Amino acid sequence: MWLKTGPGLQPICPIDGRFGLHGQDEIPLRALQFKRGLLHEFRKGNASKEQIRLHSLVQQIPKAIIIGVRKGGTRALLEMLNLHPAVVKASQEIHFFDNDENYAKGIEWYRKKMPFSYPHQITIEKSPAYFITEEVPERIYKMNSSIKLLIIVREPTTRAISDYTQVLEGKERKNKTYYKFEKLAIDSNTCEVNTKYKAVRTSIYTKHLERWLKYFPIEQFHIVDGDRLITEPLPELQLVEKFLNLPPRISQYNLYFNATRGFYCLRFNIVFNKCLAGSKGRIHPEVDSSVITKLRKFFHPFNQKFYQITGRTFNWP
Ligand SMILES: Nc1ncnc2c1ncn2[C@@H]1O[C@H](COP(=O)(O)OS(=O)(=O)O)[C@@H](OP(=O)(O)O)[C@H]1O
Repeated sequence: MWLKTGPGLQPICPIDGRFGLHGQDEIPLRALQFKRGLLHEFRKGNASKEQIRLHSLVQQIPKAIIIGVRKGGTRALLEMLNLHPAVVKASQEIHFFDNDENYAKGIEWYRKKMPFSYPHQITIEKSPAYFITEEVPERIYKMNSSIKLLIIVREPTTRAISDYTQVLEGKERKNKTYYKFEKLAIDSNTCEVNTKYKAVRTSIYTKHLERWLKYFPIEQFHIVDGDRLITEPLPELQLVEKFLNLPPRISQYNLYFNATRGFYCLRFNIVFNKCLAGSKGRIHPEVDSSVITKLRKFFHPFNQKFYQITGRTFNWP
């Protein structure tokens, strides 16, 4: 049975059997349902590898990786890119390149962590720790020196506060007390920015990027504006489609603003839509304005360098 879809309706991801507003194609509905069922049976151990092979489903090493930045909007970016029919996401953070134990398990272990996809599709994973972990650029280079690398950044001070907020929430969940952001971010002896504080260090984007540039040319990176992805996601996603050499398929239909959440959510089809989990979009604690000013002044020269290297300028204060 073939399903003649409505105006502009076609499968977004045949494996999941999702549909979106993207074209006018006819699609073999039964074939999609069959493959979906087959995958389900395979996961349960009832379908053979041979059956999976017959339907050309493979687990592929990522052709693009979202390497960071933590709290930059990496989850939103991955989920939104997954709306594209040619993209398949690895749902979990794999932490292959930053975790020595995982890395020692070898590349086949990594591949087997990937979702099934059709050969023409590209697999994308995200592990924000990659961006700041010393060993990662060399390890990724050894796997694929021409891989495409995505970095999503936010205004550095906001990102640092977001980072702090996540840790604070974890402490509070365990009924533990924690320092105020101001105490961690400012060295009480010198009254200067505490560069030993990880949330501060992670926001010095240029320092981390420079390490990556020892292995990969700047053309292999694409910088996503994480602040704009929050307020106006489509143009940012269209830039990524271009960078990945994908035909433009994500449309405004796939993204709708949810006033309750205060964020854009994802629409796959007329029945299936989803917002990101509540752990995304936490309310940040109020931070002393003099500390914010100090941090912004501190990040300023690093930001300038980052703009220079990447060729992408942000309106960060
Ligand atoms: N559409 C949508 N929905 C919800 N949240 C969104 C969205 N787009 C971007 N963001 C922002 O993503 C921030 C979390 O970033 P990450 O996913 O990179 O966090 S993590 O490093 O994986 O923990 C998270 O940061 P906080 O607001 O500070 O919690 C969000 O602001």
